[in-house]
Order: sequence, then structure tokens, then C-alpha cells
Amino acid sequence: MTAAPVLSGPLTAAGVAIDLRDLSAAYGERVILRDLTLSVAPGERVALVGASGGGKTTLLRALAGLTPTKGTLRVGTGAPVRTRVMFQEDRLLPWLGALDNVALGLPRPDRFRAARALQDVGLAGRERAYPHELSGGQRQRVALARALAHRPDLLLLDEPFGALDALTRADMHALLGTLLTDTGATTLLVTHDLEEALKLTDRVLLLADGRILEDLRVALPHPRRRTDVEDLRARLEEQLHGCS
Ligand SMILES: Nc1ncnc2c1ncn2[C@@H]1O[C@H](COP(=O)(O)OP(=O)(O)OP(=O)(O)O)[C@@H](O)[C@H]1O
Repeated sequence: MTAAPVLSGPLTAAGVAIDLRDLSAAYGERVILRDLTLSVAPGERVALVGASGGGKTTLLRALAGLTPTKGTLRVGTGAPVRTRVMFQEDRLLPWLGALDNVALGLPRPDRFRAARALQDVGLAGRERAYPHELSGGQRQRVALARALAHRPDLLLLDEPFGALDALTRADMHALLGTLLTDTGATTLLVTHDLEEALKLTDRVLLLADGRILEDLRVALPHPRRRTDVEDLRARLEEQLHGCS
């Protein structure tokens, strides 16, 4: 287990508000999101859970501007928004070392943030390591560092730990819990792991058939332990079974 580091000032960002009204999205004739209305406060951490095919990834893609939508979709106040997405696969470039992967796309004066971000995810000393020289968990740490080094206002996490074993995932939860508190980014996390949702976020949205069926606030202090979230998890599980 790596000690959870603390992000330094240069990596913090101002989260943005999200305002969706009657938002719909479709692939051809097939409607995926149906008249969604949702407000997310700046810096809020929200989990999207629900059965496969319910539209979670489509909603993330819409927020990243990658899926055409109808209705109102506002992210921030009109100024450019720094959005970063982290996926289940690390999507690192195999021919670049860890530091260069993190620095990719950063303006030259901001490159110092890459080393700092690697340090904050517990990979100081592995700057030159190529992706194939790192474990799956370490590669996801690099991917997380890459996202954070850009100081995102909006952080979109699409099942980022879905491919990791249970122990590595627990490590990543501890790490991400600390980093999210320090970054200030508005965060949306798509996950099938209810414990992950309840440990890391303050609000859990249950999405089914393109609609929000439940909007659950998690008013428990961080860091959260498994025992803290057990009741809520049972309630959510019931809801999930009810709509699958
Ligand atoms: N590019 C696409 N073209 C056509 N249909 C798509 C496309 N992407 C997704 N879909 C369909 O849209 C529906 C919603 O997909 P989406 O990935 O948003 O669901 P999800 O809730 O994230 O599912 P999962 O939990 O399995 O990742 C699915 O039925 C999927 O097959």
C-alpha cells in the first residue's frame, strides 16, 4: 500500500458547475438519454451507476462534447473548460516513458506539473519507465497523473479501475480519495462497483434506460471505510436489481 500523497497547489483547479435540462441523446433512431435534468455544483463528486447499457458512458461523452445532444447542456460559465477523461484502459503511448506520457499535450511552461503529478500518484523514481515495465495498477496511476497534470476543471472517470484486481483497486481508491479532495475538480465517475461509488463520491445517480431513477446524497465524512457505506450499498443494490 502506498502512502496517500497530497496534491500541491499547482495541480489544483476550480471545479465547474454542470447544468443539464431536458437533455437527450440518440444513436440514429435509438434514444439513449431521455430528457435528463441535472445540476452538479462546482467541485461536486458524482457517481453514475446502473445496469449495462443504461447510458452512463453516453452521458460522460456528452459532457466531454463527444456525443451530439438535444436540450440544454452547460458546463461552466462559458469560459474554456479543461476536461480530462480517464478510461478503464490506460491509453498510454507505449513508446514514451511515464513522465513523457504525463507531459504529453501540456504547454512547455506547464511541464513541471508532470513530474509533480507522478510524485503525487506515488511513482517518483519511475519517470523513465515504459508502460510495459509497469504493472496494471502503476499504469493507471500514470493515466491518473496525466489527467491531473492538466489541472482539469472537469474530471470524467469511466470505470477507471474496472480492470484492476481487488487489492490494487483498494489502493487506487485510497489514492484517488485523497487526490480528489485536493484537486477541486468537478468529478463524474462511472462505475459498476457500488462500494467504489460510495467511498469516493458524495452523490450517486442511478441511471437506467437513459433516465435518472435515484439521486442519493452520501453525507459521510471522507475517508470512508467499507463499514461506513454498507447500509447505503444494500439500498442501492436493491434499486439496481429492481431496474435490471
Ligand atoms: N457509437 C454507438 N453507436 C450506436 N450505439 C451505441 C454507441 N455507443 C453506445 N451505444 C449503445 O447505447 C447504449 C448505451 O451505451 P452506454 O455505453 O452509454 O451504456 P453504459 O450504461 O455506459 O453501459 P456499460 O455499463 O455497459 O458501459 C447501449 O445499448 C449501446 O449499445
